[in-house]
Amino acid sequence: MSIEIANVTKRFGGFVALDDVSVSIPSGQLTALLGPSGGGKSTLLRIIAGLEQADSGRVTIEGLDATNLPPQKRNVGFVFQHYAAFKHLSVRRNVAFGLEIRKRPKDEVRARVDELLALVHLRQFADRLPSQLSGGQRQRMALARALAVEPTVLLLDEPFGALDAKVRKELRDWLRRLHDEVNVTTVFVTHDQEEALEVADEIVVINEGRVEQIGSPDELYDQPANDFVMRFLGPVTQLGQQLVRPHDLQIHTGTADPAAVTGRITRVTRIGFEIRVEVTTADQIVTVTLTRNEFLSLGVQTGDTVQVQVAEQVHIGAAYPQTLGAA
Ligand SMILES: Nc1ncnc2c1ncn2[C@@H]1O[C@H](COP(=O)(O)OP(=O)(O)OP(=O)(O)O)[C@@H](O)[C@H]1O
Repeated sequence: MSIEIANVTKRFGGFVALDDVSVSIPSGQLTALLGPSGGGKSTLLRIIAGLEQADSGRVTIEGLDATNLPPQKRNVGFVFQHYAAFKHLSVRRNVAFGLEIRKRPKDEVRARVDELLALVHLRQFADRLPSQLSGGQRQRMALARALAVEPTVLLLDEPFGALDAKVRKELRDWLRRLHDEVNVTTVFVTHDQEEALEVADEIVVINEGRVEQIGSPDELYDQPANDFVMRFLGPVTQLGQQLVRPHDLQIHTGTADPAAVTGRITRVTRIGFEIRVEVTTADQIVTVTLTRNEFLSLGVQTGDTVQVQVAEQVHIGAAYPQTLGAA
């Protein structure tokens, strides 16, 4: 294990931001800290970085007890959402900064910076000022700068949070590829479940200062530990007492069978490749998502009576009180 967080508690005044959190983060992997706003993700990342001190508990980085070490002794690289670059220094000098203050030989600095600029695809912008870069390019520069000093651990706090959706998506793919090339243990904070599912090897779900579940994207999606994780990781709907994913439901027009619930199609919405079908049963509105072909082959339309049931072999959440419109 690369980072061991053991029984960490952090209070701000009377508010408990982290409540006895224990997490083991494996070496060489990309781990996401995922959860809703205010859940404690950034606080945990800042405690790993040494920017914040835990009230109790321990932090070990690569076998070294880092609990009381200042940030500069932890050998971590850090990138924030709004990266503060040196405005008057070129991209090259910004990336070189950490190496220069460590008084590394000039040739070595130049070679290393060239290598890093190539890695983050910014070679042609080496002599620009940070203000002459796009937001996405600036975050890539920030990553190159954090990587320059060869940290044992790279910590990223919503690194693409301030960028528009398209650039965010590009950078997410790019981060995954970069990580596969350099393999440095990386922990990144995100509140975006899609980002975590797409990029991370492992996800730590944090809510209200506690760890809800730790696992691979598949484990979390297919075997959520509780309803919170199930709801947070993707769309859900209720069928009777069951909490299910809309794409795990099937519709048919045959005779009623005991496993199915009868309802009437009250709305059909096309969302890109998918068709979202809203079925109103005696006491609920159930959402079913189908592919366009599945929907067309059913030959149904709004107003038709259909049967809804759970497809075989899917995870089902715990019982919930039935409420009309809880879809
Ligand atoms: N320096 C501070 N002083 C007082 N309260 C703080 C401080 N830092 C964080 N908090 C509180 O601790 C809680 C956890 O904050 P944290 O930033 O860790 O959440 P988060 O999960 O990263 O949320 P977000 O996604 O919004 O950044 C929040 O309720 C926040 O208001």
